[in-house]
Amino acid sequence: MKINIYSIMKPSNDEFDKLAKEFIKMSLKYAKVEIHYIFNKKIAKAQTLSEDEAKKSYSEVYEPHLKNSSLNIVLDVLGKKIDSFKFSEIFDNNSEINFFIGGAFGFEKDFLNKCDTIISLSELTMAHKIAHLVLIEQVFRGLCIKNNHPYHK
Ligand SMILES: C[S@@+](CC[C@H](N)C(=O)[O-])C[C@H]1O[C@@H](n2cnc3c(N)ncnc32)[C@H](O)[C@@H]1O
Repeated sequence: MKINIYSIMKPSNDEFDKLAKEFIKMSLKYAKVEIHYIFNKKIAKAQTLSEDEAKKSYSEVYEPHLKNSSLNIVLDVLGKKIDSFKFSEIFDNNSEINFFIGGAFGFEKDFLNKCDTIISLSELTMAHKIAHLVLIEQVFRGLCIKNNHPYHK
């Protein structure tokens, strides 16, 4: 199984990143998990644009990564709220899963509609760096649930 995590951010070497890398390393026992940091000229420019224009830029950089053959999951505070067991069901019968985390302004409705599922991690809005880390921990937790690893006990 391949799990792609797409984040609109620059890779860094801070404490968040170190913790994220630890969870990814542990997850690799169960699946090929890869973080794709998306930060190009378009995203850098988006910081100077209006909210609508910035959201359009996020859609433009993410759309090439939407694949019909994959399960495309977008993270949004208003998405479906599920517990960790339900979350782990994502890993049933899907050979490739893409997770998309938004930039500072979140997503255009159009991009949300192009994905298969919209998931909320909480009713609280988090900085994307925090949402990124929470997602990565839940991916590891979900893989542990599916593989009877005691991490979730
Ligand atoms: C700073 S937040 C965007 C806030 C934006 N004002 C909004 O309402 O979407 C950046 C990204 O982090 C993710 N995120 C933050 N909090 C979340 C939550 N509670 N559930 C799911 N995703 C969340 C989403 O992908 C979001 O687009």
